Amino acid sequence: MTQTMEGPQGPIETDPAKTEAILSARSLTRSFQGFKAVDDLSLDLHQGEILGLIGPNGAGKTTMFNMLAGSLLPSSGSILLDGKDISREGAEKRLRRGLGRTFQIPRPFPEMTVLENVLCGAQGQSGERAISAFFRPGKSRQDEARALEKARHLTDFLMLSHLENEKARVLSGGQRKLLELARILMADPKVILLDEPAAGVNPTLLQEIMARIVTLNEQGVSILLIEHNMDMVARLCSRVMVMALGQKLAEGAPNAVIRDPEVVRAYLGDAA
Ligand SMILES: Nc1ncnc2c1ncn2[C@@H]1O[C@H](COP(=O)(O)OP(=O)(O)OP(=O)(O)O)[C@@H](O)[C@H]1O
Repeated sequence: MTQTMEGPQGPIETDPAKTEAILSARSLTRSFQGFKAVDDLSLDLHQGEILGLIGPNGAGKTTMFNMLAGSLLPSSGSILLDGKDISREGAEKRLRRGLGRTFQIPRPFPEMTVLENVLCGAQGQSGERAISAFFRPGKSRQDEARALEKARHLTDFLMLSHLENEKARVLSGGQRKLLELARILMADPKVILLDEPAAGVNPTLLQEIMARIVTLNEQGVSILLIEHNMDMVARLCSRVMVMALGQKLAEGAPNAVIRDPEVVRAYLGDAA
């Protein structure tokens, strides 16, 4: 499973003009007590693309993710998944439709094992009792066996097999990110919103995480990536959108965008 990011594997080439948008935000705005954290922002994530969403601290990236994933209602605007308006649906329903999301700081169920945490993704339940509900009488043994097999496959794919019977509380920050991704993959998402997968992760594990992201993308998963690690963004993304003060500041190929004087100014602030 191990893949290197060097050589021919580089960023996946997609031509956005040739692919349909699988996830679209139309004029999304979210205000907090009159302050617009996201201000009339539109974006299209194309089928098969890894799109980077970057910007300085406080730009509104997380607020954007929260709205796209369904944990925060927009003040105005709409969200389309595969052309269907999902703006008013909750996060669980969106996950069942194929829209998964990871968090900057993952919070697995600490007293459940790694494998049990992954299995929770099979039914999109929350709470530590989810696992007992999973093995409920109405559920066929075949379904259980299939889910277990899939959970084991994903734990293996995400390098957590040796920890599958450990409580999630013993995992490192990077391993928690992998666990969260495994849990989401149980729902077979077609779109994943990845929130800072590199933050707090050691360089070796980071290479492994990037390789897994590439593999998922090659398997057809479209990815919207929030990331401050520009090297990672440049290697994974064919296109990036830069946000500042809740609005779109720039959009284009990573290497061009990060040299854009306006983008540099937004990152450096008053020091520019
Ligand atoms: N629940 C909230 N109530 C009030 N203000 C909020 C709330 N959530 C976010 N904000 C404000 O909205 C702005 C955008 O925040 P957001 O977390 O979306 O930015 P970000 O780009 O994700 O930043 P970072 O890179 O630091 O995670 C910030 O000024 C933040 O203080």
